[in-house]
Amino acid sequence: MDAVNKVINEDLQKERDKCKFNVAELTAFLDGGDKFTQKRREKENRVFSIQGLRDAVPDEYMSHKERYENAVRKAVIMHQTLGTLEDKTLTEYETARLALRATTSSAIFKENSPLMLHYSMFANVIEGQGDEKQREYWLKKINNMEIIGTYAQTELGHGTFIRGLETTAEYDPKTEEFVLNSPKLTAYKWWPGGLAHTANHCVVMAHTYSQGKSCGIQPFMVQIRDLETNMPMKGVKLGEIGAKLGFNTVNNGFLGFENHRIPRDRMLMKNSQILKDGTFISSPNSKLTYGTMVYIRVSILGTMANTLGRAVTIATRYAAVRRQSQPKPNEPEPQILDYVTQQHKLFIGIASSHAYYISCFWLWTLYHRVTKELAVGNMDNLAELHALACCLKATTSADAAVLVERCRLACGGHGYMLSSNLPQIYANVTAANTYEGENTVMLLQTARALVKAGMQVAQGQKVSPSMAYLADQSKMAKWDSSVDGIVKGFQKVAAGKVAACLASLQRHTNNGQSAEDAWNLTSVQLVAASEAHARVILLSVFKSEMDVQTLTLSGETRTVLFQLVQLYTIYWALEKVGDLLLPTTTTTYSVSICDTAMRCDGWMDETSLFEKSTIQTSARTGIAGLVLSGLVYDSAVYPELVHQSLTSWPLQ
Ligand SMILES: CCCCCCCC/C=C\CCCCCCCCCCCC(=O)SCCNC(=O)CCNC(=O)[C@H](O)C(C)(C)COP(=O)(O)OP(=O)(O)OC[C@H]1O[C@@H](n2cnc3c(N)ncnc32)[C@H](O)[C@@H]1OP(=O)(O)O
Ligand SMILES: Cc1cc2nc3c(=O)[nH]c(=O)nc-3n(C[C@H](O)[C@H](O)[C@H](O)COP(=O)(O)OP(=O)(O)OC[C@H]3O[C@@H](n4cnc5c(N)ncnc54)[C@H](O)[C@@H]3O)c2cc1C
Repeated sequence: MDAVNKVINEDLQKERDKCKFNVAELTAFLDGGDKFTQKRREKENRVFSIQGLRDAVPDEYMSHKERYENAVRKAVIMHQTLGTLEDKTLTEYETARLALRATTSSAIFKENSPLMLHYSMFANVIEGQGDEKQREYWLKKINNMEIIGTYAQTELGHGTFIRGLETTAEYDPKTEEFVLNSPKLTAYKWWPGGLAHTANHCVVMAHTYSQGKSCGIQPFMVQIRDLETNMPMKGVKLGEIGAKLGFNTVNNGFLGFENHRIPRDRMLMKNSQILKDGTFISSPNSKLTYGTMVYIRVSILGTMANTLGRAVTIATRYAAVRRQSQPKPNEPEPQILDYVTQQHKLFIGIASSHAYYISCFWLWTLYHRVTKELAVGNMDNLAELHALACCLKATTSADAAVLVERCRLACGGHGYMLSSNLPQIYANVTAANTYEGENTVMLLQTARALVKAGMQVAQGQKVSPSMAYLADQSKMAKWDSSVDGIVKGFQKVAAGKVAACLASLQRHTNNGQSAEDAWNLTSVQLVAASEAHARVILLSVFKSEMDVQTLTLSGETRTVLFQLVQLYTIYWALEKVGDLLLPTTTTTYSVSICDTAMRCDGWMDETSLFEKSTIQTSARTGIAGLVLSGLVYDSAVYPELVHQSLTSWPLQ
């Protein structure tokens, strides 16, 4: 086996030899510096050299129970190994970045670790929601694995709607305890990773009552299993929820309570408190309880970068070694990588993975700034962080799922084999469309902020920096196919969609609908506006961060990184060409669209991308030709792709 591994496929080697940039330099750039590449490699080499972490039998040939036990066995080895490699000299940012870039866990667990929630949400919720004493007490135990935990929020009846949670925690001042109950089946916690058999503690989000009054949803540290026997504690009912598309080694479980009592100090009291006598002291902002979700939503951008990066690496390598068909007689079958359609499928995956890394690091920086501000009672930027985290989590996970599936298809029949690992990678990414805030719901959260900002702009008020473009009333005199020009075009599209939403909300309320019904009737447009805003952020952050961060890199590496920026931007311009053209088309065309699904009447006049004179004097195909020819001639990166889109363009 080792001898086979050492022989590198000739075609693959040929492709590697063609590389025009310094791979080590690009790697260090993504890792955050040479020092970190070295640390990452050290970690990976150590983990991958452990024989016990290799599966004797492929996962898919094991029973469900065997798979779980195998995952627990490996999780223990991983913990012991990684514990010895921990570097206490690193900052929190550096540690997080290293954790994100290291591929150890995804290489060892095809369907993730049963300790996934312990490391991610459980540890973070204590950090973010516990008071000083609680943090000191619990974090030590968590880091030493004296306890194993998870995050239990979702219930059978409610996942998205947290305020609808039915698990109750009622304070009893006589015993200074909380009494936990699941009043009905729909109140059972449902989904938490590791809950089925692995965790012995969890943070439970419960509707809290004291002195007969509701104190909202609060987090509680609850011991659910005996540390010696691993049997459920008195008044605790536990089990596994069953087989899933993926995540089968994550051990997702259910949890119900029947008069289960916990001491008062098990309520995590950083933000809200219940005093011994039952007096409730409310958090300065009820949304602080949701802080852990914001943290994970930020991390998901990085997870998508990693996961998509793995899929597109597998598929691109395969495309280099796979030969198929014979377009030219008497010549060998070409590598499928040479087919432009294959490049079209794969290269956008490479560009997107880089765009997500860069956006994750950018958002992470904002997250830390806002966390520091919150620590001193400044909530000014919380809403902006939340709005960004929601739409970026949703858009990157949705795109990553499409692109991973494309990688799978790009490998033909072999991509359908579990041995390609692409089906499992797909199952992992598509899960992120649902967990940590279902994507449509997340986009609607950002839409709330966009609608508010739109109204503020209309009243001449200042809005948050990421939405400031909504206030820019200038028109684009002509199409500008530079990256900055396309970003500007996307800003106009997003602003147009927000304006259309405002008009629609207004129209529905004028027609006598309630605000809630008007929102629901406008929600397809609201989701579209939110996605458009996410595109503005992803495109502009990718470009502006690259402008700054690549200054010290060699010319070759900068060139290839900017080709990715250009490809990413042009790809999305072509994907959304309808949106970019919509304001430029004739009134007849826009009306026919508006009258059907989009109902965006009213926005042509107000938010046209081009000057009015251009619209009036340009025929529909003339404008289309102008835009597309701009892309054709200015796109050095991907002329074939643009040419293809041109030839299949329906408006010609
Ligand atoms: C270099 C750095 C890299 C970083 C990497 C770190 C390294 C780590 C490496 C790897 C980590 C891997 C991580 C991946 C592992 C992931 C595993 C996770 C498994 C899944 C776990 C789960 O799914 S847990 C359950 C998650 N559940 C949800 O997300 C539920 C979603 N629902 C909600 O959030 C809410 O119910 C809602 C937002 C949809 C609605 O809330 P509510 O009804 O209360 O609010 P309103 O709609 O009435 O809004 C009121 C008001 O509040 C605002 N708001 C809502 N939420 C927030 C918030 N979180 N923060 C701030 N503000 C919020 C809302 O917008 C409204 O504002 P208005 O001003 O009134 O409009
Ligand atoms: C792999 C995986 C791991 C998970 N791990 C955990 C965990 O460790 N801990 C935990 O607590 N939870 C966990 N979850 C649960 C997860 O957080 C929820 O599934 C998620 O929040 C969505 O909630 P739901 O399943 O109730 O979907 P629902 O909210 O019922 O959504 C169903 C549909 O209704 C739509 N919808 C719902 N509300 C609205 C609305 N207001 N407006 C418009 N449309 C709406 C949605 O868009 C969606 O199409 C996990 C889930 C998965 C898939």
